[in-house]
Amino acid sequence: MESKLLINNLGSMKVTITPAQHKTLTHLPKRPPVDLAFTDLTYKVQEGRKSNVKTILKSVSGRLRSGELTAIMGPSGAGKSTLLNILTGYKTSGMEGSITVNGMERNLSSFRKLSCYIMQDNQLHGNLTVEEAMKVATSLKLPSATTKEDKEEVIQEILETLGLSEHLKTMTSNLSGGQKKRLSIALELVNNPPIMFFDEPTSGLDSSSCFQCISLLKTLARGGRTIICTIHQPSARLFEMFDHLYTLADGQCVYQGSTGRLVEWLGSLSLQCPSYHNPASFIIEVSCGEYGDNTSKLVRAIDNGKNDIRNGAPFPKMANYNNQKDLEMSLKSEWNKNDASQIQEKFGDIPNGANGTNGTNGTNLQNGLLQFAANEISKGKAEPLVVQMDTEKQDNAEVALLGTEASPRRYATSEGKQFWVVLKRTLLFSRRDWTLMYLRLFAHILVGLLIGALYYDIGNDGSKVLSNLGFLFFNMLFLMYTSMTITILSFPLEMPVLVKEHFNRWYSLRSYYLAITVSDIPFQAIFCIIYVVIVYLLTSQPLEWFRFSMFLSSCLLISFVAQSVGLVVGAAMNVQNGVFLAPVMSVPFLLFSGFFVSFNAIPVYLRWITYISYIRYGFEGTALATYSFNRTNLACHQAYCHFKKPETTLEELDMTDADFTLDIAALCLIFLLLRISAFLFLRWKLRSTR
Ligand SMILES: Nc1ncnc2c1ncn2[C@@H]1O[C@H](COP(=O)(O)OP(=O)(O)OP(=O)(O)O)[C@@H](O)[C@H]1O
Repeated sequence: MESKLLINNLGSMKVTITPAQHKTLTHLPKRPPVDLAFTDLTYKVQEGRKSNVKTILKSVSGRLRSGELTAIMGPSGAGKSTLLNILTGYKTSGMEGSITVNGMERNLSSFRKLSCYIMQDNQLHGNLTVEEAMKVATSLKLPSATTKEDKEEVIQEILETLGLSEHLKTMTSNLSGGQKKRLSIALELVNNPPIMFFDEPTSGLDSSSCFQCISLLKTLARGGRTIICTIHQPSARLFEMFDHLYTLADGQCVYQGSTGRLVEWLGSLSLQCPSYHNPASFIIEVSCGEYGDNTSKLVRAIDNGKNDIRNGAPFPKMANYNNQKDLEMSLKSEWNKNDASQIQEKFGDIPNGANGTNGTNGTNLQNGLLQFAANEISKGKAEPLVVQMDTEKQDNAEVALLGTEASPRRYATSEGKQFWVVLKRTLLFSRRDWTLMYLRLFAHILVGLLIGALYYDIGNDGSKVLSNLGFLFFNMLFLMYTSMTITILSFPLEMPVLVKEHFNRWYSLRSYYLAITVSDIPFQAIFCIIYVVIVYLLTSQPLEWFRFSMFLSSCLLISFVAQSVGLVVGAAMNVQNGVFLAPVMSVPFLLFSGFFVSFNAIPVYLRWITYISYIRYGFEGTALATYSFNRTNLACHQAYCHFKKPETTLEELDMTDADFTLDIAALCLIFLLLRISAFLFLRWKLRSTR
């Protein structure tokens, strides 16, 4: 730590040494400290057939404290990510055991407001600058009442603390790996969550960036937060920076306690860490069985996480348990004692009557103690030992209450505000995304000109009606594929960011979905209008406003419906499957569009497909706009033109009784149904990824 020398020359020379302060985040909302404990946590998954159940976490316990930087370590496949996913609340099904927050049973909804989960791959939008990303985070994560100036102060302070203030205008995609990691942390730090979970924060970073990253986490922990991260195998230098270590091997806890006491503890179990050997590597090697099968011995010694090796405290006694039942009984009583001492430590002396000796389970005991502590504080009896502790006590009691009361608001801002912020962000992406914007625009203009040249001036030619019908059908095909494929390709890429931001309570799925649904409609509409104007004029379709508007509205609706199909497919499956399945699934709709086979020629048992074929409604709409509504006879430059009369064309297509309004209504209905289905698929996908 740096030291500042202040030399006072008044009177005799006096030297005052003032330690330089840790960088503190003074503008962040104040949050209470939160301790997290889990007891007998078991996690099972079903593999293949129903009867095949795999137990990934085997009745592990542990306690993660505020103000400490905790590392969850273990060999590959030990269950680190699984444990982290359960503690964050990311995974909830298949779990047994209890998780408590400041001694109270965890209420997941409240807990998620107090915590954030920074996943391994920095899920960031590459098309935003650091400043823009931070502005979005503050707009969504800070209450709407926060002034613009306060939000800017928060951004400035966080970026300065995290060493990103020089990169305000840098695009996220251009940041280095370490800077991306820091930006991920900065985004979540905006609302100052008291618990922060990190999955492999150092993965992909060089040693210097790893050091910076862990130093940063340590600074966050020193600010009173509970910082928990999984880490593979840190260097000895990094390892020393952690306060608390939780080690897993084969789904069981083999060590829980201070990093500084690991070697000593292992030594007491006849596992001597060789001199100059990295203790982190040693515990991993021991867990992997490189020094014999020691896992069960270690699990027993640490009581599968119920013992905690703390600095300055004696090692827990190792008992020779004869059978599993004795072991369980012993673990239970030790654990309850631990809880009592923990809360006593925080809330002062507790008389015998309240220490839960009559309590039958840990939660009742904890509730009793906590209630007692809160009462004592409110009565003013429980005087704090140190003034600073007082706030901590009250804060902790407040958090405990959060656990039991239904939270009035899930998100910091209203859904309207969330919609607006996400919409603005999506519009910004679209503006910057070359593929999404300029390539699409270019494609619509180019194909429009090509089609215009191919079918040039055929619209009023009685001898080229069949070609004109081909042109009408091609319009449907082109508009369908362009709007569908772009969504299938772009939407799944959004998923990881959506998962992260939605999980960390930035916005509701409803606001997000509405925003992305609305955001692309103007662009799609503009591209479609440009295309239709080009082809309509070049192919000499009837120059009447009402026909043009009918033609355009059918084309617009087709592209919106196809875009919705893209959303459904993009929400339901990955890009590979979507790119194959969506065009394949469209084939029946194209076949039954009325262009290849007229309605009366279709076998009765297959006619239902025409009713769900949106291409049919679009094709029929454009055909009616072109040939219906008393259109005058077409020009004929040959001896005989069979389709000179527009009615003949409509008769040929079985469209004499067709109703344009019905076509538009059907397209609107399909559009609505698809948009609702896409939302439901998206919700299902978000749930199933967890
Ligand atoms: N859904 C699942 N179905 C079957 N097995 C699973 C499932 N999820 C996790 N596992 C298994 O559980 C074990 C623990 O997985 P987990 O990802 O938690 O390990 P880890 O310690 O994080 O490993 P690594 O360090 O390699 O990332 C692994 O053996 C993994 O194969």
